[in-house]
Amino acid sequence: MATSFVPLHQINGCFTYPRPEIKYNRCHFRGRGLSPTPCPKYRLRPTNASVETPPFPLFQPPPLEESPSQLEPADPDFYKIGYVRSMRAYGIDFKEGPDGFGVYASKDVEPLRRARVIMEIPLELMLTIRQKLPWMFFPDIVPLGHPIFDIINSTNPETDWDLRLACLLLYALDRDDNFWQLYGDFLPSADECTSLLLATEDDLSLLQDPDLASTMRNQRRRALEFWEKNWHSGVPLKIKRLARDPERFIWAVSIAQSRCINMQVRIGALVQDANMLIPYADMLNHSFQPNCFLHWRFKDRMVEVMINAGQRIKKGEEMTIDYMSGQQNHLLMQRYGFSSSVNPWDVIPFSGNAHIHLDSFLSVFNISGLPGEYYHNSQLADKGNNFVNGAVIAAARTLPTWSDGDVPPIPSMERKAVKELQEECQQILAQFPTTSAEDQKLLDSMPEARRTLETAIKYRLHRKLFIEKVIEALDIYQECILF
Ligand SMILES: C[S@@+](CC[C@H](N)C(=O)[O-])C[C@H]1O[C@@H](n2cnc3c(N)ncnc32)[C@H](O)[C@@H]1O
Repeated sequence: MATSFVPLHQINGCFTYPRPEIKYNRCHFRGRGLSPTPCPKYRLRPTNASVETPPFPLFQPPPLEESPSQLEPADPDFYKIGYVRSMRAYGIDFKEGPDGFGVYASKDVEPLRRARVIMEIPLELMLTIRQKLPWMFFPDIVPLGHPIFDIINSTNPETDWDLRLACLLLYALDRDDNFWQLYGDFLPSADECTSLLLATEDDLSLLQDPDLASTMRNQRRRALEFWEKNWHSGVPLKIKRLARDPERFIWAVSIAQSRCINMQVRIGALVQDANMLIPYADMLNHSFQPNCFLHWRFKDRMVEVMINAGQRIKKGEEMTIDYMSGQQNHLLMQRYGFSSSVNPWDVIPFSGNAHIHLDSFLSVFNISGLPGEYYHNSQLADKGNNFVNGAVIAAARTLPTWSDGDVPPIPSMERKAVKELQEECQQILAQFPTTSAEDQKLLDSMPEARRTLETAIKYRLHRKLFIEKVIEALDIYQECILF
């Protein structure tokens, strides 16, 4: 992330699209959309307090008035919802770096007790489809009788979420008055997208993972078959032009897969599991130690991107979320087209009988907690040691271990187990046709490589770097346990 960035928008404050035209004819009726548990202080405004223009500064509650008619003022949110139907961003910049667009802090963030909002994206800017029947999407942009409705309707809401979202996206991109026609300019093109759905057969063979390659071939075939079934020569032009060739449809599925957020949203009394394309929030890159998260603010029907409570962020640092907690690299590759050498959830399929002592291994690296929430205490790390990273956390999870009450480890037994485990790691490494050094050299030799080719080589490199790190961690463990 250290290379020079090309700033896209300088958003500090408010960027709006589309700017809603709000008319304030009446403000004192009580209708749907008010808070289900009205605040006793603010409910209905006095009937004689007619308001033609916004009565109060933005986000400030109306002053409490003595009400001669015993009526209470409406909840201030009633006014607020009229103002907030636009995207807002606070204290962030969107910039382009080596992993495409990302979101960066435009000023220092001091740790706060409560999570802090950095983006607000209202429902009407998103493309969403419900996961269960009776399915529906929002905003309701498809006119009655449009054939894309029947195509979407022919899919399985629970399993075909990506095909469904791809159809909706293609339709939105085609609609003149739709926000996504503008936003589409900022989405990665087929050349920029890292999704393996767009990979060539050569790219897939470079993964050095036949299972992942075969999964991606099947996924691509599924998308192609769907396109062939629904974009046959007899379809009306309004369908045909959405994806004139299969590559366009596969690009749309890649966008849907790599940018969709699954969220439970509540709208009124209805709670639904939705697949959502959320503009602007979909520019957040992934981290295994994210500083932000997404939150559905049901009262305003918007998604908030929030900084974790207690998080300190320096100006220029990247804001990130966790896309898929607890997933190995091959799953991140399947859906998003990237991997990491420090994925704390990666696994090595050890098959021998060797085990090391769990508590000793954890204490050597100052790791505490339960496996699902291992935490590395870097304050305790000696000699300014930066050795522990996500890969060592993954090692603690994936190495075969034993623990038996207070029974202490016997150093000679531990040393034997370490040797066996390291040998098994070496055997796994030897099965790859190239070494990590060769992979790195190959990457360095082609700085202009296609994204999917680069992604494939990085994946196999990350796998090897992880296994090498485990071997190193076992070395350090062995040295420490002998004293
Ligand atoms: C939701 S988008 C994030 C915005 C994206 N960077 C862009 O340019 O539009 C997800 C895509 O970003 C990239 N990405 C996100 N997090 C990443 C990471 N930690 N490392 C590498 N690539 C990442 C991958 O290409 C992924 O498919």
